[in-house]
Amino acid sequence: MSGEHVPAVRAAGIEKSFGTEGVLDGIDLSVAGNEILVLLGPNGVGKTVLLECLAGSSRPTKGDVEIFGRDVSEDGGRNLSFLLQDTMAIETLTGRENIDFYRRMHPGFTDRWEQYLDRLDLSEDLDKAVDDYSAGMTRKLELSLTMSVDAPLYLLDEPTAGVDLSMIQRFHDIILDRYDGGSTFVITSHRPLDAELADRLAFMRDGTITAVGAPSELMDAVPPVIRVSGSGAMRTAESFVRGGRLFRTGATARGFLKPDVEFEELEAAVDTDVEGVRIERDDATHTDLFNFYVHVVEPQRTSGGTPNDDSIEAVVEP
Ligand SMILES: Nc1ncnc2c1ncn2[C@@H]1O[C@H](COP(=O)(O)OP(=O)(O)OP(=O)(O)O)[C@@H](O)[C@H]1O
Repeated sequence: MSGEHVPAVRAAGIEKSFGTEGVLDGIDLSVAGNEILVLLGPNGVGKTVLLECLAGSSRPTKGDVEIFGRDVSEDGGRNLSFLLQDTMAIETLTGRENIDFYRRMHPGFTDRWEQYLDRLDLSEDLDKAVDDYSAGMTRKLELSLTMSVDAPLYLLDEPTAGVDLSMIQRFHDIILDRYDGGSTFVITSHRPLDAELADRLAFMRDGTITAVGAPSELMDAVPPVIRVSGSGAMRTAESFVRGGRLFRTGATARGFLKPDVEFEELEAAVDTDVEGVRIERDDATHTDLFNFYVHVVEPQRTSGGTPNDDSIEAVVEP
């Protein structure tokens, strides 16, 4: 981080409703110059809506957004490049025609797209219509378009959605190129793997931010993780874990020990002589981090609420 005093992004008291549906419910966020903030949250929590408010393309119902110290409406998008979800590439045009279109639209458009498409193995498909691209190919084109614009601030809405695991590092490398050039990023995702990019992580739940901090700090604050297999053992473990919730990954389930519970108490309560039953401690992964801050930590305004009884959730490892 460069330590600049004026934040690249400052959002204060952001609320956003559509008719009677409240989506954002008091978001405060500050992103420093040359910082990567990764905003994680489940489907439909309001990540895209928040990014649109930060970009000035949607007006909050309440609250203010400043970009580099000026109201976002005054900035007029000059200082940012925004990767939208599924709405950037024009499907009836080829990849190359899309590039020409964006080049004409953005004064800050550079020739970097050439090396990006090469790195993402898309150069040979440039003369195909985007209509014939797969979802991942379209995402490669859209990332290349967004990152070819010279901007001090990039807002990226789920840049790695639909991208296979072998490509994710290349997406990250392209983002890190601009970061090394001094740019600031706000990146939304529900892929725990994208947390690896972050200087700071922010987690969203129920229209608010439940936690924000450096990944190592947030990781240190995660309670001891337990891993359990066997359906009877899982049921027993539910009363020993935070929020009564276990998260399934294949045949095992993971949870977070309650503060007043020792692992040995749980171990003693589970009959480990039964075939297929195992219970052990484990190190926290990025998926655990996501589950803890998104599904277990209650938003402050509802803290003390009753934990959800729907206690075992399927979560796919990245
Ligand atoms: N223009 C709109 N009119 C009405 N409701 C909207 C509009 N845009 C978004 N919403 C609602 O706001 C909520 C949050 O949507 P949003 O797209 O921000 O979620 P998200 O966190 O980005 O989800 P995902 O991870 O699935 O992309 C959803 O319930 C959505 O239906």
